[in-house]
Amino acid sequence: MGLLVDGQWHDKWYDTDKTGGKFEREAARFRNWVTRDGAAGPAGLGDFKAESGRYHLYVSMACPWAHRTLIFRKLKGLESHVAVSVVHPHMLENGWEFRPNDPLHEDLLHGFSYMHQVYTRAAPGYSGRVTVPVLWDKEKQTIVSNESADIIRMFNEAFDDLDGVNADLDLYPETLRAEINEVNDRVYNTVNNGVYKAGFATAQDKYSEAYDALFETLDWLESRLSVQRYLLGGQQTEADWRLFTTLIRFDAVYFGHFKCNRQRISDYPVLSAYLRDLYQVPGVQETVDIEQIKEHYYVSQRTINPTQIVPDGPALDFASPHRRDQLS
Ligand SMILES: N[C@@H](CCC(=O)N[C@@H](CS)C(=O)NCC(=O)O)C(=O)O
Repeated sequence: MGLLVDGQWHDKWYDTDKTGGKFEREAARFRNWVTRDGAAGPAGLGDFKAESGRYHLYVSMACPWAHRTLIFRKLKGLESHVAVSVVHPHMLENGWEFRPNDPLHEDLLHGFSYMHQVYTRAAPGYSGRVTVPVLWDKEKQTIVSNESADIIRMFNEAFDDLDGVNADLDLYPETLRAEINEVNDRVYNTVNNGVYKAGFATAQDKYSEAYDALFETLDWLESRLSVQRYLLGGQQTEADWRLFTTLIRFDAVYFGHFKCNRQRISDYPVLSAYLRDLYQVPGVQETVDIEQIKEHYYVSQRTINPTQIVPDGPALDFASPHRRDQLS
């Protein structure tokens, strides 16, 4: 775990001293957008046109933010257009790493050993954290974006003109945008990032604040989803997939490792059925790797788990019937 300072790698854990023990996530730095015609998107530079084979995605199977991008790539049918390299689940002194002789964890594009080399290839004097996901442009030899929230929106529409892409699926429909953003906001602050705020807090009160806000939102979601199949009603949207990647990790990791232990997702009848419903969407299961998820958190985060022992449990069942199709 570390970061780049003027292009040099430094091994350093998150600094919570300046914030009284509170974990604050750093904002992503590369914020350009791939668009259908190469016109500039909502931020950054233009000239990133959606083209088959031009972009490469770097992910970790463990990371909930990267997981969103893998789900969108799958659901939108982008697999033949955007290739993927997967980092090794252990993120230690050198940050995210590749294992050159391990076909599942190789840098298929550059052959690098470390993810930080991808960042310095794009920006030699880069300072900041080296995070996944990263969307790389082979033509311009740079990072388009390292912000998952933006990458999923690009995947949702920019590639729609290419062969075999599922252009009919719109997970961010115009008419629902305001409400999606509102739900995302709460879910991001108290659930997606909320579990990290609890897990990475170094002061009791900061942990408890995050814990209370997290379970208040989970209770709210349990009630909201008891009368409708998805967060926005009868239609699946990006809000569901953004929530999904945290829920799927919850019982295996966040409950114990991050001390989010008032109850498990499997103790919530509605949320657990909702989670199974999403998990059973064709293609999604292939994006979920519980073993890599557990390996990553329990081995990499040594300030929380110094023994690096990975728990054998819990038993998880995402395949049993969900009966959510009876809802609107
Ligand atoms: N805003 C980013 C956050 C990504 C992020 O924090 N990824 C984590 C992995 S789960 C990471 O790479 N952390 C490395 C670090 O913070 O040094 C996004 O959503 O894309």
